[in-house]
Amino acid sequence: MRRGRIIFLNGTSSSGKSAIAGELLRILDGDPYFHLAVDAVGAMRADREVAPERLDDVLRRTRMGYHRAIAGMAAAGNDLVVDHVLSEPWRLADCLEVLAGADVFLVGVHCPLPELERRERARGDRPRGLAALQYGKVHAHGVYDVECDTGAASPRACAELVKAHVESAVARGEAPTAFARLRAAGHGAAPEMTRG
Ligand SMILES: Nc1ncnc2c1ncn2[C@@H]1O[C@H](COP(=O)(O)OP(=O)(O)OP(=O)(O)O)[C@@H](O)[C@H]1O
Repeated sequence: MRRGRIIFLNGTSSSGKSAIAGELLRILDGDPYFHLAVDAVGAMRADREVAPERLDDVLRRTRMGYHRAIAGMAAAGNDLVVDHVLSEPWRLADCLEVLAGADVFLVGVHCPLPELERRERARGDRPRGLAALQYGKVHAHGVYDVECDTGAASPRACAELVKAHVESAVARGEAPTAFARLRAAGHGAAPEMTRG
């Protein structure tokens, strides 16, 4: 069975990942892609209070489950756009391990902080300051297959850029390289990073 292709969008909250994913699903050719968002998996959890001492564990298992859901969907041959926030090193390390062997195009979704804060205020459905908290962390690994700046380009323009990159790599028979470069640079999982 063919493995599905994964277009992996990484950026802070309000950077425009969902908007780009929506455009990608409209414009990508071939069999229909799925948009698998970390928020969508979080929203499946029962809506009830979690004891403070349990919260880290519950959130970590949610994200580990999300990474494995990505791997499972791709292993069954589905092409995916995934929408994640790599704000802790273990999240990237776990993805590098769980998605070994998959074709992952890692996309950096950038946006200047003042514009992120403006969007956060305008949308009102995210905690104030969330994007600022994530800002210095999500791109710390610094390696991508393709990058876009949503402060300067529309979701459609960013999606067109990503599509062009993926299609030209596929046409040349070239696999994406960012995940391989990150593994080579030592960003893969240390045993204690995936525990729990
Ligand atoms: N390129 C853009 N230019 C201007 N506004 C944008 C752009 N992309 C997204 N926005 C706006 O920014 C807000 C956040 O966008 P979106 O929901 O796509 O971000 P996100 O990265 O998925 O956020 P989160 O991780 O919090 O779900 C929305 O109101 C959206 O309309």
